[in-house]
Amino acid sequence: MSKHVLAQNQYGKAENRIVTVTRKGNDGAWHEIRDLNVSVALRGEYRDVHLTGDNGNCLPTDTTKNTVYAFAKEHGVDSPEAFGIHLARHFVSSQPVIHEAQIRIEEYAWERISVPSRKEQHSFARKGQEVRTAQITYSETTGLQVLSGLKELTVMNSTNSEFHGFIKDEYTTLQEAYDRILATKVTARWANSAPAAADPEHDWDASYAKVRRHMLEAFAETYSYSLQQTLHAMADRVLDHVSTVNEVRLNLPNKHHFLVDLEPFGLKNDNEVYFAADRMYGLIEGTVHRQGVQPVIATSDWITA
Ligand SMILES: O=c1[nH]c(=O)c2[nH]c(=O)[nH]c2[nH]1
Repeated sequence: MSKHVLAQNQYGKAENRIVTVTRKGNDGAWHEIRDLNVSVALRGEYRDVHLTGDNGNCLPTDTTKNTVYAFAKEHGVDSPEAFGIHLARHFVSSQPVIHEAQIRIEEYAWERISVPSRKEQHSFARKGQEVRTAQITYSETTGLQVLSGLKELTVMNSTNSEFHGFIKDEYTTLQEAYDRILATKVTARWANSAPAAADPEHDWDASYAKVRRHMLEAFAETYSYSLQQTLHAMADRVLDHVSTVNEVRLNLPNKHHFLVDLEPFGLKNDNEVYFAADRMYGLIEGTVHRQGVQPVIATSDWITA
C-alpha cells in the first residue's frame, strides 16, 4: 500500500479524429461533412487500477475510441454538443464504476467549393487557415523574379477519388480503393512571367484570386485516380487560364482518411465514418510549366502536412 494519496485522476482516449460524410438529396450527391477531434475522459472508481494492478473497473481507452466512432454512425453528428451529450451520458449510465465523463470536442469548419457547372457537391475547403506567400528577387543582371503562392489551404473531396492498379510487391498491403476521400493541404507556388513582373499596373490581387479559383475548381472537378493526377490537373488548369503564370509547383500531402471498421459492433459503414490520420502521410510534389520555359521554383523545400 502507498502511504501517499491518489487525488484527481481521469483517463480515456484523447484526440479521436473523426470525419463523417452524410449524403443528402434523392441521389445522395449533396454531401455534408463534419470534422471533429474528440477526447474522452472518464472519472470514477479507479483506486484499484492505480494501486493494485486490478483492472476490473477499467473500461479500456480503446473501447472509448470505438464508442466515439460507433456513435457517429448510430446517432450521427448533429452538433458537437449533441454528440458529446450522447457520449457522456452513455459512459456514465453504462458502467456503474464511471461517475463522470468529460467529452471535449474541437470542430474544424469547412466551406463548400461551389462549382457552378455541377449539381453534385462533395468538395470542401477548410475555413480560415490559408496563408498567401510572395517571394520577390531583383537582380541587376536578370531583373525581377516574382513567385506568388499560398500554403495551409486544406481541401477535401468526399467522393470521386479512386486509387488502384498500383504495383504490388511483397511489402504491399494497401487495398485498392474505388471510392475514397481525397484530402490535402495545398502548398502552391507559381512563377509570374517577366512582363507581368515588370508591369507596374499588374493587378497582383486579381491574379492571386484567379490562380486560387482555378486550382480549387480543378481540385473539385477532377475525377481522381491518384493525387498525382489531381496535382497535374490543378497546375494545368492554372497555366490554361492565367496567361501571366509560367510555372506552378504544388506540394500536396495526402491527408489519409481511413474507413472505420464498424462490423464488430454490428454496424455497416457505408463510407460515412472515417478516421482522419494526421501522419504519416504520402507527399506528392511536382512542377508543371509552359513549353520552352526554364523552371525557377525551388524543388527542395521541406513541407509538412
Ligand atoms: O493518390 C495516391 N497516390 C499514391 O502514390 C499513393 N500511395 C498510396 O499508398 N496511396 C496513394 N494515393
